[in-house]
Amino acid sequence: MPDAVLDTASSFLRSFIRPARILVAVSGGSDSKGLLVALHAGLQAEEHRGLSLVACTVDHALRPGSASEAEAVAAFCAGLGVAHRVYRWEGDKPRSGIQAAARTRRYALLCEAADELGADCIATGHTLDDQYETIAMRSLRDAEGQGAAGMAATMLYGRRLWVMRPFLKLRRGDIRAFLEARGIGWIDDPSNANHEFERVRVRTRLATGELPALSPGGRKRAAAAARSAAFIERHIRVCEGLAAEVSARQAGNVDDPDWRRALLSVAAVLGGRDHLPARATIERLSAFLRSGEPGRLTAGRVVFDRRASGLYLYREARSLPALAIAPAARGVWDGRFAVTSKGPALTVAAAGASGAWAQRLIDAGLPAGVAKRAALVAPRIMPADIAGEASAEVECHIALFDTFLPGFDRIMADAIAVLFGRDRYPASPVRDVLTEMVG
Ligand SMILES: Nc1ncnc2c1ncn2[C@@H]1O[C@H](COP(=O)(O)OP(=O)(O)OP(=O)(O)O)[C@@H](O)[C@H]1O
Repeated sequence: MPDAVLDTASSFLRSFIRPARILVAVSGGSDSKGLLVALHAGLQAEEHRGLSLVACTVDHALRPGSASEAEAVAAFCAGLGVAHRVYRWEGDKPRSGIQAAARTRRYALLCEAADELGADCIATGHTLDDQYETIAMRSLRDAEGQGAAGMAATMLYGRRLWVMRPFLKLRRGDIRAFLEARGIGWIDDPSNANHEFERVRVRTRLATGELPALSPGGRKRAAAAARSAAFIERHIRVCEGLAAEVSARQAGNVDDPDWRRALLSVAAVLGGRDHLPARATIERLSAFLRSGEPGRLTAGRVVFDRRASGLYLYREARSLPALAIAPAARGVWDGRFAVTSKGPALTVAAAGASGAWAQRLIDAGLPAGVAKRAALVAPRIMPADIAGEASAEVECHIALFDTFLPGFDRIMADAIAVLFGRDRYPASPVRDVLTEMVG
């Protein structure tokens, strides 16, 4: 009898377009254990040249027993002959937002494990059940372009490691049946029954109620992102990573969702934000842009400055932080600029009224009034020690995509990277919806 779990694992392995060592993120729960077992079986059953597996368990150290559970996964991996590491979340844990903090830390630790084990990509055990929960949770929020959208099958983490979710179309029940048929057990995380967590409440509701409609597939979303990318290339110019310029005619075209997403994405990057504004803010902004009236409106930390000559976007000159950077270290200032010290310790703050920055922006062709305002939010890099000399490498940071980039947004993310003077993002190691679109 064909087995959906094994078939899914095998077609995932066949989708690789280059050799890879895959780090399987195994919590010890049914989904990730099923993924490990199925990928291992797939590699045994068929030759997949250049592919191999390693595994990692993150011990969040949030409850007693987590260390021994991680050790149980280690023993299971040893039985399969798969190299495995346990990475422990050391130090103080936040009191609120623990799940989000655990997720952030987990990805950072998985990335470290991938480096240590020489892995090129990560595979996680997310299932269709997780997808339903994510869609239900996101539809409660009201963010543009993300509302009803689910998780992507692939995601680039930290600009360099692709995270893949091969089981995203499988139901958890099928994976459990697959493990049960092989006499393999799994760990049930007690926090999965803790109703203080939104995901748990949503899961309980979905178990008895109606499932949410699945969002458009990756292909549709990639096509929309490609249309947004074309808009960006044609209509948006960014100067010094500080200000964007759009022709007056294009500016009012906010009823086109692909253009709106393009404009909002570029605005998010200029504002140092990793998300688009909420729907109410977008509606306010759309009304302003549609009116065609000159004037200024601030949305999501960004000033939309509409003049007869065009629409200009730049970060508002409020709540600008100061950042200390240790010798030879790297830091991200205001979510907008990555600064690496090439020598002594540094301090980064806003330039304030800086004639030099304003002149650079005027030379780039911006109106003097816009240049003066945008220069206020440029970075000023100073040595922490007055006597020292600042030596630094500065690069634009793209908060919207530099930590998590959904696979289907890559074409748009690349267009934005180019606008901000950066290299394109690396392509995924598997054949995906973009392979035929961008090669
Ligand atoms: N402690 C862990 N150690 C290793 N991998 C883990 C751990 N916890 C979760 N994972 C990986 O992440 C997958 C999804 O787990 P879970 O649904 O708990 O995470 P999530 O926080 O909802 O995921 P996401 O990172 O997409 O938000 C698991 O199938 C597994 O591959």
